[in-house]
Amino acid sequence: MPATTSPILVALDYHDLNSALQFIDRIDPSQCRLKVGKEMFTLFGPSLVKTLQQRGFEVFLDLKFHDIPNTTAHAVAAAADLGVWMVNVHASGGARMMNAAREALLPFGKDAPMLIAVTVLTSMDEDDLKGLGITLSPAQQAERLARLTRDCGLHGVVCSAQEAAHFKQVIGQDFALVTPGIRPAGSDAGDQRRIMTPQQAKFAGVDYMVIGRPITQSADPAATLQQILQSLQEA
Ligand SMILES: O=c1ccn([C@@H]2O[C@H](COP(=O)(O)O)[C@@H](O)[C@H]2O)c(=O)[nH]1
Repeated sequence: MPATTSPILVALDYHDLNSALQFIDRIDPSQCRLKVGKEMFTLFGPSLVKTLQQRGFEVFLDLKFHDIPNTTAHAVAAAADLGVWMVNVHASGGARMMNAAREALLPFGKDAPMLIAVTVLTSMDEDDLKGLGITLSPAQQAERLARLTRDCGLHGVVCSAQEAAHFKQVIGQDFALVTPGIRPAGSDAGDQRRIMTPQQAKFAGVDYMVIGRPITQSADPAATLQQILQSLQEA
């Protein structure tokens, strides 16, 4: 049984452990899963993941591995040893790297985490891609990488909710779409460029919406999470 059917993955991007724990003390594992990213994992390591799991939360370890196939495969297996629910790599690491990551999870059988790949970061727009010498639009480049990810047998991709409806049609209904860049109406976009509201993301068919600062930097993070959940039920 999954710990929750909630589509919300809260990006637990806190600099100090107490603020993170104060927040999770006020929420329930039925309300969301938790995403541990580069900031908190670098600060607090695997023990943070264990703490969250002991409190009943499923954890998405968002370290976006991007390295040679051998190193990436071992890193993904180490994440699986931690018992995380989801782990990710960068699709731009290529097919050999993604295949090595997938194969590294085979020994874990039904206990393996979901393995997904980042397409084009939601903070990037057309100009950012041009600076890298990529002349496709973010949506076109994300589609190209999503198709490659599917062909490598991964479970899904990180993309923008703006791309979700099209990807569900052309890549497959069962291919999981995990979408950061979610901004409730009126909240600050910050460094995100390809954004949607939670309700728009739901209508677009996303499977999991990643929400960080709109929750964690609100005056009352637990209440904000509850309001977003309520707005999704009413949508
Ligand atoms: O394309 C991507 C991939 C990952 N992220 C991560 O999601 C959260 C978003 O946080 P917000 O505060 O809601 O912007 C953050 O941890 C990123 O590292 C992403 O934004 N885009």
